[in-house]
Amino acid sequence: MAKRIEINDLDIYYGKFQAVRGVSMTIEPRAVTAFIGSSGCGKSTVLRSLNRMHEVIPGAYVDGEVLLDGVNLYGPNVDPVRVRRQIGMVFQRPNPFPTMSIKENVLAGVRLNNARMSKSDMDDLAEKSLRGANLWEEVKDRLDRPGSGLSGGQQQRLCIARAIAVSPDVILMDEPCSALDPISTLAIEDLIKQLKEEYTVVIVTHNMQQAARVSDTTAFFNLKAQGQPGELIEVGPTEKIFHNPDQKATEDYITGRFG
Ligand SMILES: Nc1ncnc2c1ncn2[C@@H]1O[C@H](COP(=O)(O)OP(=O)(O)OP(=O)(O)O)[C@@H](O)[C@H]1O
Repeated sequence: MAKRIEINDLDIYYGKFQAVRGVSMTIEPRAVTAFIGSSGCGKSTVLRSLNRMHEVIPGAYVDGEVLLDGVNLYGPNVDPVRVRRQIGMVFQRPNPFPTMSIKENVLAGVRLNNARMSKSDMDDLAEKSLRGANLWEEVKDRLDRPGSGLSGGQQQRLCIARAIAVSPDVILMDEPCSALDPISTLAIEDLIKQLKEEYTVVIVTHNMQQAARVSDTTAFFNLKAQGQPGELIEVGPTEKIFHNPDQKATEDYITGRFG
């Protein structure tokens, strides 16, 4: 079930180093939000703070709020493991578990959470998740073969199937196409557009055409100066950010004058 994320005055640190300052924005459900901006401005850092993955790095912490349908994910008594289950992540490089079969890969997260599911329910869930990731037709005859035997683009869709198998509220994607060829990239972009019918989707991308193609909302991050923390400069409908942004820095970035 898609949920709304509200970020309130978020500061993000790696030990003493402040990587991101003062981010506030709302991420709407059943929509794709793209994070764009030059290298090092904190896009991935903000993304990882949305499912509490940031803090797995020793010394890393955040200050501020991230609300999921009104519940502060950084509140007391919130279990970060549960948060990561509700808010799934797909990474830059497809990372299927190499020794597991295609089916086992899809069900890996579900098995951790729900060991008592029957075999037929597991099979049904594997099929539904693979269909949801537009991969079923390509793998239905080899579900017991290793996931690592698939092409890069298929592996990335397998990782998306694994992410949706646990019925998350949000799917975070950190440059999910950067290791893929153009055809596989288009397949993932089509999938992203489908996923937003059911989920809240956030994608970090360096590819501005991709942000323009797949996202409803775009958030532009930037560094005011080298060594300064990254900041959210402007967020709005993708159409507006790309054609009529309010900030000069956004326009300069979009038109390729820097970054
Ligand atoms: N594990 C880490 N430890 C210390 N500093 C880090 C770590 N990861 C990132 N940083 C720093 O935090 C800042 C933001 O990095 P981040 O990777 O979030 O930027 P980004 O906008 O996603 O960059 P890119 O587009 O190059 O992936 C950078 O100054 C980076 O060097």
